[in-house]
Amino acid sequence: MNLVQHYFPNLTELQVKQFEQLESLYKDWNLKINVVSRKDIDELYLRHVLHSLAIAKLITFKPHAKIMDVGTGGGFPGIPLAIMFPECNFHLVDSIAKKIKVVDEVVEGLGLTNVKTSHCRVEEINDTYDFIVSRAVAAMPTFVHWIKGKIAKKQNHELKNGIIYLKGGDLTEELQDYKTATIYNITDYFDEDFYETKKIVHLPIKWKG
Ligand SMILES: C[S@@+](CC[C@H](N)C(=O)[O-])C[C@H]1O[C@@H](n2cnc3c(N)ncnc32)[C@H](O)[C@@H]1O
Repeated sequence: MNLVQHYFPNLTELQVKQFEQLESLYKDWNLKINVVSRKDIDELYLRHVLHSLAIAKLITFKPHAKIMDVGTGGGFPGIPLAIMFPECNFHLVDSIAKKIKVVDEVVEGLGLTNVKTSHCRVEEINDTYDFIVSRAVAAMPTFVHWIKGKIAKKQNHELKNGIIYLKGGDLTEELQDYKTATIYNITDYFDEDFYETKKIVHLPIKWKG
């Protein structure tokens, strides 16, 4: 938790409390339904919470922004971002029921009112969002296909509406067809070795209507 406060020193009391609560909520729920690997649960803040919050270093979502987290699993990056941006609306989607069950329990435990969840494949979602965030779900071509038509036309942020994806390693081949993609190194935000190969990919998606 100190890690989060170190990189985000201006959190409100409520946010500090909610970030602290994550540890016990995930530890408890993970015993019942395994959504975070054993190794990762001991490093929850480094590997999941702060990693998710790298997106908050790239962009400050404005109040009322609509953000979908595709393939949220146990709630990453969606839940840390929903704590960080309480005035934004988050839609967390996963095709596996037990994962959404854990997300629902964590959302309730934290008292978050800005998160809705859906147990379905993202292809079934029929709505539009300023940004679609994700981590570790699908390669970019598949992902872009899935979210077609789901990015809002109206731009409210300096960063163009589109996909914000947490990825690792060498992305040259995967992104070769996406000339408008920008890659940000998470090491520019956080010093820990864990982030050495970790990136954020921003891909603006143009609305074709
Ligand atoms: C490797 S996990 C990543 C979970 C989380 N994003 C994280 O980084 O901890 C991938 C998740 O994507 C979900 N998923 C895969 N394809 C999906 C689809 N088409 N629609 C919704 N969820 C999907 C899976 O059920 C799984 O929970």
